[in-house]
Formats: sequence, structure tokens, C-alpha cells
Amino acid sequence: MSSSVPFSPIPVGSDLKPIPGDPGWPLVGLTLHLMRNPLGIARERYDRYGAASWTNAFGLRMVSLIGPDANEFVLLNKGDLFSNHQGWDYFIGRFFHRGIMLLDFEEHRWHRKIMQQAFKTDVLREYITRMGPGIHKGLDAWQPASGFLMLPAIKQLTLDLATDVFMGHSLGDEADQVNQAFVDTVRAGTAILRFNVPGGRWWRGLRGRRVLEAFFRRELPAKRRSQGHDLFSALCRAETEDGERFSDEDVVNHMIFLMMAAHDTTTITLCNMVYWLARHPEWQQRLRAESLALGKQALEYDDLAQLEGASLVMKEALRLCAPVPSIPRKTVRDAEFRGYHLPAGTLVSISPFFTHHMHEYWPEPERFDPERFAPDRREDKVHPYAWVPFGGGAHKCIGLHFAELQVKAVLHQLLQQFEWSVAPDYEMPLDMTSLPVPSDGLPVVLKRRA
Ligand code: HEM
Repeated sequence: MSSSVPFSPIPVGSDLKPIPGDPGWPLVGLTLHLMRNPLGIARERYDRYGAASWTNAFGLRMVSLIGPDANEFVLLNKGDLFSNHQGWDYFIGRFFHRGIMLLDFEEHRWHRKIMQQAFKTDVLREYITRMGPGIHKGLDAWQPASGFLMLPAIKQLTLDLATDVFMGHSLGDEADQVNQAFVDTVRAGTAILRFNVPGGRWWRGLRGRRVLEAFFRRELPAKRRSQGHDLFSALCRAETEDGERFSDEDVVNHMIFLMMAAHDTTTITLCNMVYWLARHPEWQQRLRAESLALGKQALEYDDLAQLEGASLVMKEALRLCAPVPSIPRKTVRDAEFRGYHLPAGTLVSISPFFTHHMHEYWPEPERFDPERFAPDRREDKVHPYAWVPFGGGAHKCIGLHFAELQVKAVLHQLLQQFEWSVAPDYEMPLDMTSLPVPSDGLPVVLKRRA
């Protein structure tokens, strides 16, 4: 293990401390370690250096700020110290430029105010109604088997739902091309080799982005005129009380970003819920009973609150596996965290994933225990930023209620149609190369209920 090296000189006359850390291995830094064992590495460094440390990884030098206080400091961003754009740009800027998460400060607030109109309760009601038949059709096509791969099946289902709910119609002949462009664009954003080699991931991502832009631009005039209840139409119509609206360019950029933001995160959440429900049949039965008690095939908006068990399981699944495991930012001016000096221009990351596994805040953090979120326990109340799967502050996930309704709507029908299990010793392996997905596709024994 290399010895600690100060991150930067501290300003003359200041009593701040330099951030401790080390560069990791020559050339690659800690990239491979972080991909293989992110929790173990984060724990080792937290124990060694504390809540702030630096290293090299993914071709960058970055500072990790760890724990709920760090999450609060970075996400609340008092004094506009951190830029979202400069934090995310390196990772996904080429493919998702001008997406709302990549905007900052006043400009971000302006866009967010308009986008909020497309996520109001009455609009969400329409989305969930739209989803019902699509979920039914998707699940009907599943062929139960021992070794049924949940990840690709759920991914396809959420992609089909997204194209329907986001765009308002099925894509017909173009479906394959648009879906492929979308998948390529998302994949490229998390590529490790970031070069434009023809046929490579990066190249396919740029090509995908062009296809999506052309597609949304072509559809836009009709959507501007439409009274449809899909997200695309809602963004075209969205208008604040002061009459502010998105330009055509904004709508295209936001649509491409929203598809990405919604798709993998929801897929990961559903996979984790399915996994834990397979390992804990008593919870699977409880949630099934809850769904059957509603006495309806498809979920409606007003049913959401009644699915208490599903809420607990969703929260616990999001704790055990935060779909966005770390969140980057860059300081736009000098800042201070716990007496450490953070110079302007520093790439900073916080880790919802690690925070959710810190034994300092969560009793038995590796145990699946949804009741920890029950009203009489509320272990998440240990700190307002201990449970942060949706981030926080000005950029807090705008789609969190949408995610809840989509996840619950799918689960509701899944529980009614199927039972599933895994071998008692099965543990789902996670591929952490980009967002955390089951590296084996999550094979389960799937049976259709009589
Ligand atoms: C369980 C599912 C989801 C999780 C865990 C999740 C997580 C997150 C996180 C952590 C952020 C904050 C990123 C940051 O601060 O830099 C975020 C932002 C965002 N999410 Fe989600 N998300 C989910 C589902 C969705 C869905 C379904 C949509 C859209 C329908 C969506 C749209 C967005 C948007 C637009 C932002 C950027 C907001 C802004 O910058 O103002 N998300 N999400």
C-alpha cells in the first residue's frame, strides 16, 4: 500500500488541511479495484483516510467524500460550490449533452421549473394507466423456465414501456432501429475505452445519438400539436405560470436524457427486488397477498399507497443496491469540507452505494430487512442523507415518483402471474463496470401461477 500524499497545496495563511490519499497503481490507479470490489475498497480507504481522500481512477484524479455529511454537503450545494455539468460531462456529456442533469445553477432551475409540469400528479396518473396493458402484454410473452434470465426480460419490458409511455405510440417499423440507437447511446456513456474507433462502443454511441436526435426532431411538430398523455407531448406543452416553455432543441435533448435516466435505474431496481423476493419467499408471499387483495389486474395511481410491503421492499432494495452508485461533481470555487481544502476545479464524487452499507449508520447493513423502514423503526432517519438513492438538493431525481409507480405497477402484475425462486445458496453477482447489474443475468426458476 502506498503512503499518503497531500492532494494539493493549501492556501497561504490558511489552517485547512490537504486531502490525504494516494494514486493507486501506476497508470490505472484504482480503476480495476473499484470495478471488482467497490465496497471493499471504499471501506479500506474510509478506515485509512476518513471521510475525504483522493486517488486516480478511470483516467482521472478524483476526491471521494464519504458518508451522509458528505452527501448533504455536496448535494445541497449551499453557495453553488459544485457544478453538475463539469462533474458528469466527462462520463456522459458526449451522448447526453444539455440533459437537465448536466445543467447548472440558474439555467438548471429554469429548465427544472418547466420540466416539473410533466411530472405532476395528474400527469403521473395518466402514465400509470397507460402502463397497465403494456405490462400485461410484456409478461404474457414470458416463457417460464428454470434458469429464466430476469435481467434481459425486465430490461426489454421497461424499454417497451418507456417507448410507449414516453412517446405515446409504439414505434412500428422503426422500433428496432430506435431501440438499438437508444441502447448504444446508453452503453457508450459508460464505456471505459473512450475513443471513436469505427464499430466500437463510443462510435456506436455517437451514431445512436444522431439517430435519436433525427427521430425526435421529425416527430416534434406533430407532438407540439398533440393533446397526448405521453411524456414527449407533456414536455412540448409544459409551460410555467410565467409562460416559459422549452425550445425544440430543449425537448429533443431532454427526451434523450430522460429515456436514459429512467431505463437502467428502474431495471436495476426491479432486478434487485425480484432477487430479494426470491431469496425471501415469506416477503414474496406477503407482497403477492397485498397485490391480490386489491382485486385488480393493473395498478392504478390511488392503489400505490396501499402497497405497504412493496414500498418497504423497494426502499430496502434501493438501499442494498443504489442504481446510481456514485455521483460526480466539480468544484467551481475553493471549498472546505471538515477542515479539508478542496481547490476549485476538483472532481469530487460521493457514494450512495457505500453510504447505504456503512455499519456506522445501518444496523447489520448486509442483511435484507425491509422492516427497517417501517414507521416504528425508520432506521433511515439516522441522518437525512443516509438513504440517498435518488440524490438530493436541486438535482434530486425528478422521476422518483414515476419510478415508484412503474416499479410497483410491474411488480403488481408479476406477483399475480408468476412465482419465482433461486437456489438457497445463490448470491447475485454484480457487474459494477458502469451501473450495477447482475453479471449472470439473474437466473431464476420461474413458474406461471395457476
Ligand atoms: C429507481 C429509479 C431511479 C433512481 C435510483 C434514480 C436516481 C437518480 C439520481 C441519484 C439522480 C441525481 C443525480 C445527480 O444529482 O447528479 C437522478 C436524477 C434524475 N433522474 Fe432519476 N432515478 C431513477 C428513475 C428515474 C426516472 C424513472 C426518471 C424519469 C422518468 C428519472 C429522471 C431523472 C432526471 C431528469 C434527473 C435529473 C434531475 C435534475 O438534474 O434536476 N429518474 N436520478
